[in-house]
Amino acid sequence: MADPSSFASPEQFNIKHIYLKLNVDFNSREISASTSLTVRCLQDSLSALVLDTKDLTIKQVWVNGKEASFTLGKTHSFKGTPLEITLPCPLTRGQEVIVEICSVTSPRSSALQWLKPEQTAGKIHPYLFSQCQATHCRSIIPCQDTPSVKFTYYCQVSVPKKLMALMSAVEDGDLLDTQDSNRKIYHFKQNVPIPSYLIALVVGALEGRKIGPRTTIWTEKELLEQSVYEMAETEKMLKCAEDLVGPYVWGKYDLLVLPPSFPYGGMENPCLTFITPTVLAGDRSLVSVTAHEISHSWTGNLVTNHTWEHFWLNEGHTVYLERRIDGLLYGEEFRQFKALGGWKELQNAVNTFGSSNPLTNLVPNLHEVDVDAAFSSVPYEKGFALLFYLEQLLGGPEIFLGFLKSYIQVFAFKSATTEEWKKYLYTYFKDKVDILDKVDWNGWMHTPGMPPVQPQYDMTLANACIALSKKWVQAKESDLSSFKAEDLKDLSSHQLIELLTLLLLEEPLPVSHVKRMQEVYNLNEIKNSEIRFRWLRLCIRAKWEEVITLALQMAVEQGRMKFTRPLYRDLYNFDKAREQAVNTFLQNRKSMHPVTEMLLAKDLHIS
Ligand SMILES: CCCCC/C=C\C[C@@H](O)/C=C/C=C/C=C\[C@@H](O)CCCC(=O)O
Ligand SMILES: [Zn+2]
Repeated sequence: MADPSSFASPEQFNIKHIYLKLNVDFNSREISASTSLTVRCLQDSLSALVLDTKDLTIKQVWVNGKEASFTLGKTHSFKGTPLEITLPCPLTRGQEVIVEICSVTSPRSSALQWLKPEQTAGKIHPYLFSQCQATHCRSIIPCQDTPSVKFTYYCQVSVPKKLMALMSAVEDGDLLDTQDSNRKIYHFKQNVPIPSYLIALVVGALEGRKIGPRTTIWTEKELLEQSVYEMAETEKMLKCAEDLVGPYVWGKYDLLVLPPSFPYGGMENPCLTFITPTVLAGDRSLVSVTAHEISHSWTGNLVTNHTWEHFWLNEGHTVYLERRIDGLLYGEEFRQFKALGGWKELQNAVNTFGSSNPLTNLVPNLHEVDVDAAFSSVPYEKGFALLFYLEQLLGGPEIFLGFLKSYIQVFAFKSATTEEWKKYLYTYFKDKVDILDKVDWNGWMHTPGMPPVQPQYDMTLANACIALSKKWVQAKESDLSSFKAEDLKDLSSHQLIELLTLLLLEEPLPVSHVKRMQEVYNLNEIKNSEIRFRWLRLCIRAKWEEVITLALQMAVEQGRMKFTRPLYRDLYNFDKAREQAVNTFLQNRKSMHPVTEMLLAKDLHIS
């Protein structure tokens, strides 16, 4: 089936290898690229190739060294512009050609954020990072920008010599640029076939520190010590993941801690996971994001969703593995507690989208849908809930892990659809078909809103959070004096996050309650981003005016969309804060990440 988010036609031909030469120019904010595609023809006669591009200037095209003519088709509002290359002579099935394309990106490329020195920690050098997932690789190079096509790549990147370049690949040496002594050229090779969304690039004043046998952590020197401390358990997590699902095939597992504008918690770029600095809590309490990205080395990067409609295969399985690692490191009760937290997160996402919104389907129809606008916790948490439910139905964690390990082995290096996943589930559990037939598959996969069945959860760690949240919800003004600092003394930071999550699912609290909460718990002082984010939302929804400045501050000083978008949305819905929120966005939009800027403009109903 075709990929509704791409113009490419992978049934006609596949890219098998990409040889890239990139030149990064911070003055013009452009990347000049020479892209050599090794293309294998899959049908008897092929006279033209169609590739995805977005905001690219195409300079020249050659096929097997001979100049070829090309045309750019009609530009789509978010899918970009198809590039059609006329082949000098028709190709036959099994034939391979090298297609070379010279192109230049736009300063507004949706895959790239160009940072001025003042937007970095060091304040001296500029910085560039990419985020290709889901459909932005096409705004860096022409390609088949669909996750059903996998290819190896080799790349050489020319950058200013004071800066360092890293990619989602293994380094293969670096040298001074012979054409320009002010520049260096870094070489990279990725020998494991990957989909286009896993191509990644970062250029900046980076320093590295080895923290494990296969892990170096990279960041600006100002963040290095803190990052080294926070990520110290990375090798332990890698070993847990290998015990669960088999060998790690990517060679190294490096980490990059980015500037605060990075739009996601993490991105599973192979060999070099990108991580937001908002996980640097100082107590290693938010490193489950690393467990998540590590898990993607199997589910997502080895077994890949065939199109973005099957994104839950990437994310649901990865959240499941992430929480199995949580269980191995911190105990089964903690895994159960995180699982229940995920159900609440799903409830929150369904409330935000609306329970009849088709984007809350586990497998949504993405025809003419901008995947960035469709993104939410649903594929993560509804996907996880389905797997957690099946684990309980089919005989427990060890039995279900057997399926997961086998599914990964059967589909490794391939891309899968939900139908193929389900067929394999039935094949693997051939002696439990009667149980599987009881599952309401249509309710779970093709119906909006909350799932038809809720799994069971061990409540040991959740009970304290539920009790305290109930007490706040039911408290009358006269009861407020009964709350005291000791209420929190036995709660972990995870339980405090859960307490705030539960309160956010209720009707807004009266402003008297949040003022009392600040008085006894002093939550304004807490820096932990997951706590701070929920606390500020709670206050804005309670219409506490004095918190508007703090909420705007968090919305601006970091750009992780999980935080920034709800904060701006809540401020917009608070009549006394709306104008300030809109003005703050308008002042900052030019220096924001392009996808964050686009989505916030929609959230704030600004063109
Ligand atoms: C089911 C329909 C939607 C499919 C959309 C696919 C990718 C969306 C595109 O925006 C890319 C998303 C990339 C996410 C990367 C990392 C996430 O795991 C982070 C989760 C949120 C956070 O923790 O900040
Ligand atoms: Zn993920």
